Amino acid sequence: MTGDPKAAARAIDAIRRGWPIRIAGDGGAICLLAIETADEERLAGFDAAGMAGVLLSAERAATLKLANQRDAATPAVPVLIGRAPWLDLPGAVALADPSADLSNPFKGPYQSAPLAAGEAANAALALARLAGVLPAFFLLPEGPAEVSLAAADVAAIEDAGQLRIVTRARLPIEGAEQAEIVAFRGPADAAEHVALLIGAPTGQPPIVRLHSECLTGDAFGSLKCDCGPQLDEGLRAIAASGWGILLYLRQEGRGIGLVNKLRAYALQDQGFDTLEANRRLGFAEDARDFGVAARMLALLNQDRIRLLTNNPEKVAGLARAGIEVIERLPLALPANPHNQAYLGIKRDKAGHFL
Ligand SMILES: Nc1nc2c(ncn2[C@@H]2O[C@H](COP(=O)(O)OP(=O)(O)OP(=O)(O)O)[C@@H](O)[C@H]2O)c(=O)[nH]1
Ligand SMILES: [Zn+2]
Repeated sequence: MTGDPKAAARAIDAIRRGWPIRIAGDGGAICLLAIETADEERLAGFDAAGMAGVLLSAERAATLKLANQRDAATPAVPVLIGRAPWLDLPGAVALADPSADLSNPFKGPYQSAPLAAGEAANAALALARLAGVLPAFFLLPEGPAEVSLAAADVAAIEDAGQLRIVTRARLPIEGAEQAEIVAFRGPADAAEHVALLIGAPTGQPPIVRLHSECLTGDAFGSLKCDCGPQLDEGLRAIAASGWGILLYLRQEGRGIGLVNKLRAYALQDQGFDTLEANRRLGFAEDARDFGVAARMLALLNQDRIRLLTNNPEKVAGLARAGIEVIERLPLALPANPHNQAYLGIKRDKAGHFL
């Protein structure tokens, strides 16, 4: 990988602070200011002439019914809305943030502008996801920038091959006193994934559970999802088998971050389902990369496993990354009135075995 993950880390920091960045890639370079962290002063500093367009993800553009302005042959590309006099900061926030979609009649008609710098635009949207902000930017072909980077730098920060084991320690837990915790870190990615090794290797493929972080379910006992009970049951099943591994992946909200997941919850309060909510925010329905989990297993010298999951994408994602899942074990728990619809959507729309 030729990219510099540190440049991407600086760009993520800049996005969180509301500083402009410049990204170069195939098709050219663009300068960007994240809409979520912009204010009037930052916008004036970025775009004194009022020329910036608004960059949106393909998912957000589809939500805003901008599909007719997109190239039908390549629908999954970002959309650039050309600058119009009424497209001020509040107007841009309304494009970026779906929370008021139902009460905000769209002003339009939006004029989509040609976007040659497709690679840089995709890199910008990936950075927004990594920064945990809404994937929408003011965009100028040339402008001020605190951080300059290349699209390849973003690929480098997401490169699971960079992950290393940094430390390990004994960690007796309830139900499994013989357990060890192993921490992993990449060169620039702040996410610290951990593995819990339970029991003693038997020479047989371990039972493995990939658990994506869910603060609300794991720590607060949220009834909206099944994460907390799945975490408990996963640990119990591994301990009962005598030997296995729980990977705790810092991929909160299926990879969109805590704040964006809570925004998705607010949209669910308006009646959208869990997958629609992600798309309205401008993200994929599931933004996780299970290559991270595959890399962790490889570092633990496990390339044949028995996987506890109902999610066919976890099996496929591990297989693509070279881990052989010799058996899938179901992990279904009783529904409650608050997560019944959520589980139904996972089964009917996301194809989970439930
Ligand atoms: N964006 C979003 N994320 C959610 C929502 N509900 C739960 N999550 C997240 O979804 C992830 C659930 O992960 P898992 O339990 O590993 O996975 P799963 O895809 O359901 O698959 P299995 O449990 O293995 O069958 C966690 O990161 C949660 O934070 C939601 O409504 N929106
Ligand atoms: Zn959850």
